[in-house]
Amino acid sequence: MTDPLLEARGVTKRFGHVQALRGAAFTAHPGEVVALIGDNGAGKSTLVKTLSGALRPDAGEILLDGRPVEFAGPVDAQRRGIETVYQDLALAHDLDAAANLFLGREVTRFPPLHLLDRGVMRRRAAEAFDELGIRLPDMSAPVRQLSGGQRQCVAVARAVAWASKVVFMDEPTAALGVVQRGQVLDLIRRVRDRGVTVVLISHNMPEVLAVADRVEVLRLGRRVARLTAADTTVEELVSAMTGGLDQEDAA
Ligand SMILES: Nc1ncnc2c1ncn2[C@@H]1O[C@H](COP(=O)(O)OP(=O)(O)OP(=O)(O)O)[C@@H](O)[C@H]1O
Repeated sequence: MTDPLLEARGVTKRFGHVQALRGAAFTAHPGEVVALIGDNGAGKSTLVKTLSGALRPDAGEILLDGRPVEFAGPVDAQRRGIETVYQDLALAHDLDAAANLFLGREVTRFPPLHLLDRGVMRRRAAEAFDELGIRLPDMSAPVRQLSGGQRQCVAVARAVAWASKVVFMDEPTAALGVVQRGQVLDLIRRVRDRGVTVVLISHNMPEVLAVADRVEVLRLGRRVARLTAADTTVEELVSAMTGGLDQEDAA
């Protein structure tokens, strides 16, 4: 297997009396879909936040390309090629898909005046959506007029457009119907096929096995199992999450 792209080693994080992470480990390799699973409160979101610069670990190490890094914040992590698609999407609902793709990173025509170059943004957005096989009914409609699945695709496209290394997706299909869910899973595979690593947090075990190459399991703030999706069943995943399987080498 290739060298890890992004790694957490012995990460601890406490919120008041709650020890959210207790020496957690995590490994993502280049160009794979790796699912991060665990019961409610296992520490998945907290771990993802430490790996994407939103939270600073109390102790432990984050390594990017084999070298220890300390992210100053999410923007610092983004600069290093790490993007996150949040559960609440964080889209601007009154803006169209192209404007959302460039939200906070607008292309200006004449930098001193900060005139937005909508033409360039529209063209680049259309290319980005095309490349990912995303078809929207109306590119100039505010995203509030899109379906939940289409909005999710815009959020994923935005992360992928800027991520050179890793995209974290926290429950990207949670609010979606069956067809839309399938579209987002296809999109995740296409992102992986472009060489970008996808880290998927999901409570949907069949979905995890359908789309992930590997699965890492967190329980009570530490990694308890690392599994190859093709050799694993839903029962084994549930067993690992609930304490029935604890691989000694997972730490
Ligand atoms: N900002 C915070 N302040 C206080 N406690 C927190 C905070 N964030 C997380 N926690 C606690 O840390 C623990 C781990 O939470 P986390 O959200 O990382 O788990 P999770 O595995 O993502 O859970 P879920 O699947 O329910 O989203 C929980 O007990 C949670 O209540």
